[in-house]
Amino acid sequence: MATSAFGQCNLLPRTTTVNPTQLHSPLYSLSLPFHRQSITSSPALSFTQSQGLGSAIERHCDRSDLFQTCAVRQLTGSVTSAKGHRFAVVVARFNDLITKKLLEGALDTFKNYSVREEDIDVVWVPGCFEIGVVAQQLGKSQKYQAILCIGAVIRGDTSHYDAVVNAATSGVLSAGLNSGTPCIFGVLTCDTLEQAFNRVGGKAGNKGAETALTAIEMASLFEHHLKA
Ligand SMILES: Nc1c(NC[C@H](O)[C@H](O)[C@H](O)CO)[nH]c(=O)[nH]c1=O
Ligand SMILES: CC(=O)[C@@H](O)COP(=O)(O)O
Repeated sequence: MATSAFGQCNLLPRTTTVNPTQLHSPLYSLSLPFHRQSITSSPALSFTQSQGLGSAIERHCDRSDLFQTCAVRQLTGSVTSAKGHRFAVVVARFNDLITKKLLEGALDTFKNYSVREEDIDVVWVPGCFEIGVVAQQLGKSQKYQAILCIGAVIRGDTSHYDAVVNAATSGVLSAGLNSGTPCIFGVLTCDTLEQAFNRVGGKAGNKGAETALTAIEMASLFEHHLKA
């Protein structure tokens, strides 16, 4: 939100450069309501990573370069605190060297966002193929605000990889659609074990931590704006 001559409203520069990794930060979720949409860019109005969006608008933007969304209601999930929300995590045991680290990252994020341990249930399944059916059942129980689905599929010699990836992807998607509870896709699909390790605390961060934040945002969005 930014204050303009029109009062409190959402002002977005048409030309903002956003680093995708920032889109998961609390700052962006709060101040950039439709961050999942594409935002066109031009160098003229880019802003540095250390600046908040609000200050960037105040400092750099000519008002003619902003589009007004005052009359448009924009709904977004908050990630300031997830206290009181309940989450289930479905974790595949297959490749558990990797999935245990994804789970650790997710649990760390939940803790950092004030989710209480007693509000988290972790359900282990044999492999990614089994995630969907379990996520759907958990979602339908209405006990959780979001279900985080964690697994790791690593390519072998045959087409088995594609079968498992497709099953995991459509299973998690169907679980969310059929249950009405957000089911978050935290499944790594890697060509090599090295790629997987890079994504569980290596040079590509921890994807479990990132997807937990997505679960928090979706839980908030549903809880505050999309309740049936
Ligand atoms: N190859 C991988 C599997 N395969 C196992 C299946 O997910 C499933 O458990 C089995 O086919 C019985 O239905 N699972 C993974 O999670 N990751 C893999 O790389
Ligand atoms: C998911 C896979 O690709 C793997 O576990 C199966 O390996 P392979 O294709 O060599 O049988």
